[in-house]
Amino acid sequence: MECLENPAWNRYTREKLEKLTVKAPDEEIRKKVLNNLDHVAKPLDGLGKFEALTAQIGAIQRTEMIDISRKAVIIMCADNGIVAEGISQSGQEVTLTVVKKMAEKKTSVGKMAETIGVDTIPVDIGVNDKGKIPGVLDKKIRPGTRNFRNEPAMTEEEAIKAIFTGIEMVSDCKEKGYKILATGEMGIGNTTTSSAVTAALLHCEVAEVTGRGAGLSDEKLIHKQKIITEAIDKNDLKKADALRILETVGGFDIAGLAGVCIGGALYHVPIVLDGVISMVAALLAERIVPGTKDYLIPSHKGKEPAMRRLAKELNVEPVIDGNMALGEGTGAVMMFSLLDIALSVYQDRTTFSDINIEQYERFQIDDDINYWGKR
Ligand SMILES: O=C(O)c1ccc[n+]([C@@H]2O[C@H](COP(=O)([O-])O)[C@@H](O)[C@H]2O)c1
Ligand SMILES: Cc1cc2nc[nH]c2cc1C
Repeated sequence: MECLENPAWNRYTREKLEKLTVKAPDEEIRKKVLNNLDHVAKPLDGLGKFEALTAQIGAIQRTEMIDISRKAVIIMCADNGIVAEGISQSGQEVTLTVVKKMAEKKTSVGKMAETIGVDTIPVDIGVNDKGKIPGVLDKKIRPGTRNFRNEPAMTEEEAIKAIFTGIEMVSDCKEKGYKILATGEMGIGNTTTSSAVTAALLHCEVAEVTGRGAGLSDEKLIHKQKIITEAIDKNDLKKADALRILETVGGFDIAGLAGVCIGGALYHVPIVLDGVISMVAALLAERIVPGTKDYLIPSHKGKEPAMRRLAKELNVEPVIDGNMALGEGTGAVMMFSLLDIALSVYQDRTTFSDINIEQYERFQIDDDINYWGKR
């Protein structure tokens, strides 16, 4: 992958993006890991969904010797012009304040990540500020998107640059030795952009996929839904493709995270998804580069109503049912902990033969928990 700081970044065109192809995770490895898990001295399928997740991570990394020792959460930070319409309880300036604190590890994701030894990588992909933010990677496309009530949030060129920024982040992280990555974000107003993109992609009722975000009154929630509905209708987005939907009502954070998902698929790095912003980015990524979704690991079910529809469309069942709506990558970092714990059983496994017990015979296959494929 060429460096995006190279002035030639504008060679990254829609055509180049759409030509990217993804190889499926290694099915043989997936089956081998599932078989190894059957040899572990425990009830068959005893780790439930964590068995399917473990096998999928092996298939993504193309090895039975699964390694998720070095972990990071890539936190795409950006402002949204639509905030001018009063769709959030906060103003845009709050994004910058929180991002500065994020760099000092003083926000929720920083505390969680420090607790379990995960690195946080905050990225300024479009914060509404002219200067560089100390401790934050400067990949600014533009200081915030435009107000999508009046005009498209971004140009096609900006959207594509943001996507390639995410792709390149994964390449850089892999080179630095990270074995698994998570998606996080910070950006006031990004539940509005996420709901708008979801409604347009899934052709569903705006009210069905639009919630209160970080907190809204009933009256403001109706206003938020009205703004989204108007933009979808005015731009005829139910007939648009994924990229045009992203440009029109999306955000730089969503675009960057879609790139992270695609990067995971291109560089064979498992990507753990956080909340609604990450999930919509995942669906965009899958629509732009089919096959990407097989590289994505869901974390939590979330509170925003769009989460349910997005999980269904991506055919994933997140394991954490915590009614969370924090963002920043917090749910994904929690999932890292669970994956570490589940993997401890696999990596240094005690088998039936180790303890001289006859191995359980498999009479049935629980396909419900093997949503990536059959045993
Ligand atoms: O991750 C989620 O599902 C989630 C749900 C609600 C809110 N958030 C966070 O809250 C902010 C957006 O809320 P809002 O109301 O300004 O759209 C943004 O910084 C997100 O990280 C995140
Ligand atoms: C303080 C604060 C932290 C956040 N983290 C994600 N969204 C946020 C919004 C606010 C206001």
